[in-house]
Amino acid sequence: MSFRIQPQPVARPNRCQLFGPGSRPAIFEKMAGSDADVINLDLEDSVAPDDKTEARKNVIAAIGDVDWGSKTLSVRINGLDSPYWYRDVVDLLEQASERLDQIMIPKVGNASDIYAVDALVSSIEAAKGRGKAIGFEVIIESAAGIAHVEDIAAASPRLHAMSLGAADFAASMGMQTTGIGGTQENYYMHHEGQRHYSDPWHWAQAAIVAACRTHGVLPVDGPFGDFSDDEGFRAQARRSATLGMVGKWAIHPKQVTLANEVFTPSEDAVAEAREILEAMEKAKAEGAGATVYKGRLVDIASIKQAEVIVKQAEMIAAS
Ligand SMILES: CC(=O)SCCNC(=O)CCNC(=O)[C@H](O)C(C)(C)COP(=O)(O)OP(=O)(O)OC[C@H]1O[C@@H](n2cnc3c(N)ncnc32)[C@H](O)[C@@H]1OP(=O)(O)O
Ligand SMILES: O=CC(=O)O
Ligand SMILES: [Mg+2]
Repeated sequence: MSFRIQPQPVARPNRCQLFGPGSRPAIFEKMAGSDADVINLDLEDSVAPDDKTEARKNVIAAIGDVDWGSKTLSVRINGLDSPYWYRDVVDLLEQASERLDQIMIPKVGNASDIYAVDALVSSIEAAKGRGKAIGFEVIIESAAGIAHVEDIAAASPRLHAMSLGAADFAASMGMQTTGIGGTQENYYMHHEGQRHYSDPWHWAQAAIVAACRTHGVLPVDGPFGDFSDDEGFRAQARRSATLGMVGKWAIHPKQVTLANEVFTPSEDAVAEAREILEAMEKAKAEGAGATVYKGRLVDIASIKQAEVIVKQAEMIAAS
């Protein structure tokens, strides 16, 4: 038990984050026209070293020039282990329009990484008189990141979202795979001649969700590399949603619809949640803390579970 009230994350739809390389400005309008809730213009790993400067210029121009509608607009800067990140932050904060909502910090290893970026951003915001405080999102994609995940989640009031980056995470952990997320061929139990596949991402996702929920940050599932495998994407996304994550990245436009479908509570789920709330209202009026709904126990905890689904649906409908 704790007397602390669990803080609420920022109330915004975050079902799908669509990525695109900053070095490919021809797709920016297409990204803006997509159904993704969040747009991530990338300066990091989808941009070749020789293209970093040009990509930064493209992104800064597009932030002001493209109509991003009501989407959350985020730019993934380069990692703190690179020679590019400080220039990304300085140029974005000095030159980009106030339409920019957020910067994404990749490969965070500890809370000091966030502190360093926060110090730089805070100084530039004050110097330039920027009216809107930039939010942060981070990627947990290293052994150090997952080891320090709770400190990272608590590192700054700017922090709105945290993603699991399966590709770099696998590399950092020394995992024997080149697949980005999803089922891993060799991660199975063997029983009576059958393979039963397990989920190697589960423990990291659960750690991220717990850290995020403790500190009022949105937990997000990262990329699923095989964009020809819709069912694989759906299965990964459904597991993430079941664990408490609010959305997933799309690394190809065809994944946007899939993510939106999974992370929008279905009409049936919302109807059932509302019925549970009604059943509990009736039980409370009769002085009971528990009752039976469709042959199963519902009690005061069920109210909170049902409210998660109803609030998600209402927030999405209102956006
Ligand atoms: C591990 C990580 O760090 S993941 C995050 C970083 N990675 C990224 O940002 C990669 C993002 N994705 C991409 O760059 C591209 O989608 C690729 C390289 C995977 C595939 O690109 P393409 O070969 O052009 O894909 P494809 O031919 O299927 O594109 C179909 C249409 O979608 C458009 N499109 C492709 N990618 C995107 C995108 N990310 N956003 C919006 N539209 C896109 C194409 O321009 C094309 O449009 P058209 O029909 O009008 O011609
Ligand atoms: O940046 C994302 C990843 O999977 O790595
Ligand atoms: Mg990565």
